[in-house]
Order: sequence, then C-alpha cells, then structure tokens
Amino acid sequence: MAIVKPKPKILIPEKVSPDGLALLKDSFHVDEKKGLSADDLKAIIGDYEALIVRSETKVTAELLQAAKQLKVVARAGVGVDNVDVKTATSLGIIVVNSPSGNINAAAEHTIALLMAVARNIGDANSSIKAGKWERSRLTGIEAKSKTLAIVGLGKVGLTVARIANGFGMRLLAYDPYASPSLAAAASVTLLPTLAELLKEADFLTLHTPLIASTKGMIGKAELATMKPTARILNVARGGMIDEDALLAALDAGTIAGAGIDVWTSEPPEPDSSATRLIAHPKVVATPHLGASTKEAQENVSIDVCEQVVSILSGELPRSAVNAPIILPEEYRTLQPFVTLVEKMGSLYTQHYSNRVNAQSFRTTFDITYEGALTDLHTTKPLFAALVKGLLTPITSSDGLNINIVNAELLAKDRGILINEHRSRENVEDKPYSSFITLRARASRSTSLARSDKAISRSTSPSAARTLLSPSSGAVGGNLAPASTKTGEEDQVIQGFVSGTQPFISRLDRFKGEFVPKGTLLICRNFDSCGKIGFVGSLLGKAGVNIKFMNVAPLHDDVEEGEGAGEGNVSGNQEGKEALMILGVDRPVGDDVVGGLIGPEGVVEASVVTL
Ligand SMILES: NC(=O)C1=CN([C@@H]2O[C@H](COP(=O)(O)OP(=O)(O)OC[C@H]3O[C@@H](n4cnc5c(N)ncnc54)[C@H](O)[C@@H]3O)[C@@H](O)[C@H]2O)C=CC1
Ligand SMILES: O=C(O)C(=O)COP(=O)(O)O
Repeated sequence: MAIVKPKPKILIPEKVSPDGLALLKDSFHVDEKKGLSADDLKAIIGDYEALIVRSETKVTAELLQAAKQLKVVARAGVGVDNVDVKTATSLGIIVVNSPSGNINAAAEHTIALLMAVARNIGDANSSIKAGKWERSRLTGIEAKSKTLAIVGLGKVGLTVARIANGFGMRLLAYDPYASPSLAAAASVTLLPTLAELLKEADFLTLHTPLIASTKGMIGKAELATMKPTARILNVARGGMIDEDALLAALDAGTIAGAGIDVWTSEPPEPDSSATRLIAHPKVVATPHLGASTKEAQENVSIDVCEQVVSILSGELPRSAVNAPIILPEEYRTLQPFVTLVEKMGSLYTQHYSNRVNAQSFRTTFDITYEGALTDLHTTKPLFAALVKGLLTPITSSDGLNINIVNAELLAKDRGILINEHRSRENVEDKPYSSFITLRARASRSTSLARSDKAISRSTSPSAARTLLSPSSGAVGGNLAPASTKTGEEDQVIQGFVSGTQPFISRLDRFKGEFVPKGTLLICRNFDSCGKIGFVGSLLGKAGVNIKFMNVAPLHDDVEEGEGAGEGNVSGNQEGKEALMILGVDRPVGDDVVGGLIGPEGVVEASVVTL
C-alpha cells in the first residue's frame, strides 16, 4: 500500500484575507487559529512549515527556535519589525513580505487623518453623538496652501505627496537618501535637515521605517521648534515620536493636534502616555488601521501566499527579506565577491552619509570589475549585492529584501543609476587578480552618463575599455578622482578578495588595506605627532576598546593637497593627510565622535558597522 505523505502545514494566527489563502488550500493543510498566546503559539509551532502573520504576532527568537520544521515566515504587509529576522536567517528560515501591497492604503489613511485633524472630525463626532451642537468651537483649517512636511520620501511618503499635491498643499520633505528626480516629479522640495523641515511644517507626517536613526526622532526638543499651529501625523511606526513629549506639547498648546495610527506598544498599555494621547481631544487616534482596507489585504495576502507556495515548492520567492540573493551553485564561486560588494555598498552609504552630512549620498554609480572578474558569466549577483549594501542601512524592509530578481527594479524605483564595467587593465601591478572599484559620481559628472536607461551593463571588455579611456576621465581603472566644475570629487571605494576574505584597499583618496567587518571608526587627519594618542585616549575615556588600527596614506594617484581643504577645521595642515581606520568593540556615540574633531584631533570622522 502506497504511503500518503501528509500535506505540509501552514499556521495563520491573525486575520489574513482569504484571497491568498485559497491558493494554499489544495496542496497544504492550512490552520487559521486566532487569539493564541505567545505560549500557545510556541507549543504548536513545531508542527508547521510556514507561518503567515501581520503586525500583531511577535515572531521572537524563542518562537523561531521552537519551530523545528519552519521554512518560511510570511509577513502579510511591509514592516518586519515584529519578526526577529536575524534569528530566522541564522536558522535558515526565509522571511518574505509584501513590500508594496498596502502602500496606497497607508497613504490614504494618512490623508484621512490629515483631514480629520484639520477639521476636528474626531471631536465633532463625539460632540454631536453626545447630543451637542457645537459649531464655532469646532471650526477647522483648510489643507490648501498649507505646508505638508514629509519625513521619509519612500513609497508611502511619495504616495501621500502625490495626493496632497491635489489639495494644493506646499510639499517639503526630509529624506537624505531620496532621489531628487523622484521628489521633483512629485512636486516635493527636499530640505537638507530635519530641523529646517520642522519649522516650516503646518502638517508633519512620518513615513520612515523604525530604525536606529528614526527611533525617537520627534522628541521634546524637535517639538519645541515647530509652529504652535502645527499638526502631526504618524502612520509609520510607534516609537518614532516621543509619546510623553507629544502629550505635553498638546497640553501646553505648543502643538495644535495629532493624527496617530501606530503606538509604541500595541495595543497601548493601560495608563500609558499612549492611552492618554488616545483620550486627548486634540488627537484623532486609530488602532493601526493604515493597511486595513479590503484591497490592501487582498494584495498582501495574495502576494505572500504565492511566495509561501514558491518556497514550500523549493523555488525562490520574489520578496525575500533574508534569503541568499543568489542560487547555491553561483554562490560558491561568487560568495566572497558578493560579500565584498555588499560591504562596499554599505560602507559607501554609512561613511559618506555620516561623514560630512547626509546629503552626500549620491545616486549615480559606476562599478568596475577588473582582472579575472571580467570572465564572469554573470555579474547579476554582484549588482544585487551592491544595491542591497547601498540600501540596507537606510531601510527596514525592502533594503534587506533585495535579490537577483528584484535588485534592478528596486534601484530604478529609487532613482539609483548603476553602470557596470569590466576592465582587464590595471591589474598587472597589483597583488591580487581581481579588483572591484565603486565610484559615486559627483553631481556635475552625471552628464557623463553613458546610458539613458536607469541600469546600464557594459559586459563586453572592449566596450568597457572605450568607457575607461583616459579621456572619459571618470570611471573604472582610472582611479584619479574626477573633479567637476563645482570642485566636487567622485567618491571612490576599491576592494579585493584574498582567499575568501574581502578587503577594502582604497577609501576616498586614501589607500590602505582593512577588513570590512564589525564597527569601524574612520577618521581623516593631518599626519602629525599625537593624533593617534588623542583619538585613543578619547575612546578610552568613553570605554571603547580599539581592536585594531590601520593608517591609510594618500593614494599614489592623488596629488598632494588635492581636496585637502575640505572640512579642515584647523586650517593648520602640518603633515600629509591620512585616514585612520580603527576597529572598535562597540558603537561610538555622536558626542564622542564630535569630540574627536578639532585642531588637536581629526578633520572628520564617521562610524560604520559592517
Ligand atoms: N500603519 C500601517 O498600517 C502601515 C505602516 N507602514 C509603515 O510605513 C513606513 C514606510 O514604508 P515605505 O514607504 O514602504 O518604506 P520605504 O522603505 O519605501 O521608505 C522609507 C523612506 O525612509 C527614508 N529614510 C530612512 N531613514 C531615514 C531618516 N533617518 N530620515 C529620513 N528619511 C529616512 C528612506 O530613504 C526611504 O525613502 C514603514 O515603517 C512601514 O512599516 C507601511 C504600511 C502600512
Ligand atoms: O505593513 C505594515 O508595515 C503595517 O504596518 C500593516 O500592519 P498590519 O498588517 O495591518 O498589522
């Protein structure tokens, strides 16, 4: 008698639209079990190969460790902050999400809150239901001609901007990583700092992921800089606004109102600031309803259920948050280079964003593969790794959610243009046979763009050689920085692999080999006595241990003094310029980094975690 294999089991502990679930029911055993406690869930998770959740289920390390057969956690929505992605990755569990299925719903909910706050809809609704007829107390304001200040001009932020444009609002945004062309196309003016944005806002709306740089970004100090007539909207994540500070500002009348969908703790704890905000007459509150439309729930359900089917059938999903970005056989050969390129991208975003100011992030890149890498059959995994490295430090969901299937599309969506080149030149005099150079073009040199397409791949060595001719002066093997008429230089990072270990061999105008791993403090200084001691003693006082240190002098291709004045606070160029790269055992606070800069210390410093 033939043994019938039991169907793989899928657990759904939250309300997920039936449209997607219908795709699962023939081939899988689907259990919809709502209202489970964390312990209940832990007790049964061992039976399941897939878990489909929304924002309520906390997919903790403990739960994942108990999930002995789990192959996939599917988040029917965008934010994966309720999933311990790191633990899932270490356990080989793929995490997928639906990066755009509920974007429109979240944007429309933001607009609903904006109008409700502008016209006192919440207060008026309670008042009339209580049998009152209060007209003058409930007079509102119009959106037309008011300034909408958007923090985070990604998918939801841009959609909000497009709708608000129809109301005749003035649109400003702060997003150091946003594409200026996408912003301009949506009639949004990008401002260089959050501080400048806050003082202009009639309505402030938040649309960033909840990450280190956005946690608590609107606190007492920020609220104090805003107009007393300003109104605040949050349909992104609780924790970005300090709930105590907002409550105090509303009570003091220094902020006029708020429309809030998301809370630091969901549901909010009794007697917390969140519950007092919810009860506040100047607040319109909703219980995390941003994505709760019939249409969005259909979209996200179908999106994630299709991916669950793919994964349980042994295929690649399209929106994996943590899956390897290349297939296993490609991975073996390319793995160290994939790691190198991802680290170069991440180093780029973190170093150049932190170093001078966040506006240094550029969107036009050349990546050149030199030497043996020119024989590669495909550079797609390297391209995907670069996009992943560039975006991961600045996004919580789709930054991680990048693979060979979606990297080009994601780069294009964000207005990032990457030209790939191969060059057999310049390797004879180098100790390793394969180098990779990443060059972010100075804004004026974008006129050298070689393709009208967002993504250009020049895969033939001869084509690349033409592009790399000295007369082009901007890319690839020619490592001299291309200066523009504005005096800006291209930003350059170069690396190689020795054995399976990736190294960075050039950063900016400096050469020096270091392993891109862990937390690194990168300081530019004029080489003179006492600098190392100064930095070491300040770090020591802050309890930061130095694990290794590397000094990178100016690259041979760079002329002495080139660009040396930039950011030089001392005005005293005692020695040659150099970079100091210190591997440290913990993150270095902004106050410590600030203390390093000055006549006795260094010219500039950045902290990166790779
Ligand atoms: N309330 C709800 O039901 C929903 C909430 N969301 C939330 O909305 C948020 C935004 O989602 P998407 O637009 O899809 O994300 P996205 O990744 O497309 O956009 C996020 C934007 O934030 C920018 N950003 C990152 N760090 C920043 C910083 N420190 N300062 C300023 N800007 C910064 C990024 O450059 C990016 O442009 C997420 O937190 C998501 O979970 C999304 C859907 C529904
Ligand atoms: O997609 C997101 O990030 C959301 O916040 C939506 O959450 P939900 O699926 O409605 O619990």
